[in-house]
Amino acid sequence: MVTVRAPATSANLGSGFDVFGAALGRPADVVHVEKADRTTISVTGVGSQYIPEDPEKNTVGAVAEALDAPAHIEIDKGVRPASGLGSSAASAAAAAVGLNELYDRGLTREELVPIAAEGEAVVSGAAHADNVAPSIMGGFTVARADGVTAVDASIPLVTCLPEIVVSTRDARQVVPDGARMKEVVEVVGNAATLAVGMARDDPDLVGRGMNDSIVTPARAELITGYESVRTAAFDTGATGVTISGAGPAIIAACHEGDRRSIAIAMLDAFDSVGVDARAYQTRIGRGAEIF
Ligand SMILES: Nc1ncnc2c1ncn2[C@@H]1O[C@H](COP(=O)(O)OP(=O)(O)O)[C@@H](O)[C@H]1O
Ligand SMILES: N[C@@H](CCOP(=O)(O)O)C(=O)O
Repeated sequence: MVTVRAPATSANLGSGFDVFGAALGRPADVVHVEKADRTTISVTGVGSQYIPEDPEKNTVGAVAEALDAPAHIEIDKGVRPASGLGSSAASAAAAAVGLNELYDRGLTREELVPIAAEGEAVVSGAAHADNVAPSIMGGFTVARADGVTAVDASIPLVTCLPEIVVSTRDARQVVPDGARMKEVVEVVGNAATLAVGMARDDPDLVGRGMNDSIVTPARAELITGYESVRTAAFDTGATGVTISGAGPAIIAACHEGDRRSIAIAMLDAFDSVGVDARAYQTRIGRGAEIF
């Protein structure tokens, strides 16, 4: 048996829709894989009642199929599904790393990214790799059709997850078909600033680069309290705030000492609009680890 811990992730980071991603220190999924004649799946943990055990419908089933590696796969969910924290991707990433080890396939971490992304296609309709890339490789990642670039960073973060469900599939329906050149120029500038900030491990530059005027405004409509939570985070020291992945989680970049006050302010702001939430004080962290 092989056991793998794969972290939650935050995709997009505002300006890098379907491209940028970051591994989060917490929470994480833990996945055990054991050789079998055919793939079977069992799921426990946070939100497990909403996750199918049918291999055709679970992200890890697609991964086992792509690696031709049938197994009994036990998923212990730490990342709530439909959270914007790469829940479906964390399981897929852990399965890809675990099955590669179990069957001695010899694939590199980078080669496992498109395989794990097959799992994302099962749930969101698109094999976007911006969550599985950081969950497998760690750090800050730039996922493109021709491969992934990863940079180690340890930017302090707060993620705030409200008790609202937004499925990635639904949130992809509201993405605009196009953008004006003025918006594109602005977002390119922000994305470049964010990438430089990650390379320098600079929370101010990263925060400045998180703005996005193309996809985020449409998705913010799906998150009750988004504007007040964003304002509360900025008021308590966040350097940048945006939707995590497709939402409903909201992510704030900040300096180390500000995490606690930002977390409290974000929770209070959700509370003031009648929404329960939980906050994770974390940082950009490592990718999947084999125990
Ligand atoms: N292993 C898995 N972990 C979490 N969700 C899964 C898994 N396999 C399938 N799903 C389905 O994927 C959907 C959640 O994925 P998604 O909307 O992308 O959320 P998230 O943003 O948290 O990844 C749910 O419908 C869930 O049932
Ligand atoms: N780029 C995707 C990322 C979805 O992330 P998730 O954590 O919400 O699954 C998108 O924005 O649709």
